[in-house]
Amino acid sequence: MKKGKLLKSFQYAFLGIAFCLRSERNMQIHAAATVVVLLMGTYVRVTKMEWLVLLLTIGGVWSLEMVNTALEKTVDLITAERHPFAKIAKDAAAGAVLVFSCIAVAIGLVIFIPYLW
Ligand SMILES: Nc1ncnc2c1ncn2[C@@H]1O[C@H](COP(=O)(O)OP(=O)(O)OP(=O)(O)O)[C@@H](O)[C@H]1O
Repeated sequence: MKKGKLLKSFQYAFLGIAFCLRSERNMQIHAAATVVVLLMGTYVRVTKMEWLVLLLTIGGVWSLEMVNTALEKTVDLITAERHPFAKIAKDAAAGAVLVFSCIAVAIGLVIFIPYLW
């Protein structure tokens, strides 16, 4: 890939992240939660291994939320009609985000509760 093309692909990826942050309420919630977790992690001085788990979890939630947005937009582009498959696609993607978010909260509790106790 040429240097210009590589730079452009990064630019498009950042535009995608910026769009999700601007327009998706859930993404803004994830961003706020991320700031809180990073501040708390710094404050209580979590271990290197705990940082790795937290960062991986944060990355997973953000990535999954953006894939969810991509899927929602694709479904909306394919059909403006109500369709059971469109509902399944959107609901399953939203379910995937919910599953990972619940796990993320559980991981946060397991890591932070012993420090705050
Ligand atoms: N084309 C569709 N066919 C059937 N069900 C749909 C369709 N689009 C959305 N739904 C259902 O509505 C839920 C919410 O969808 P979505 O988040 O896209 O919001 P919306 O219905 O387009 O309204 P809004 O844009 O105000 O949030 C989906 O999870 C799904 O259950």
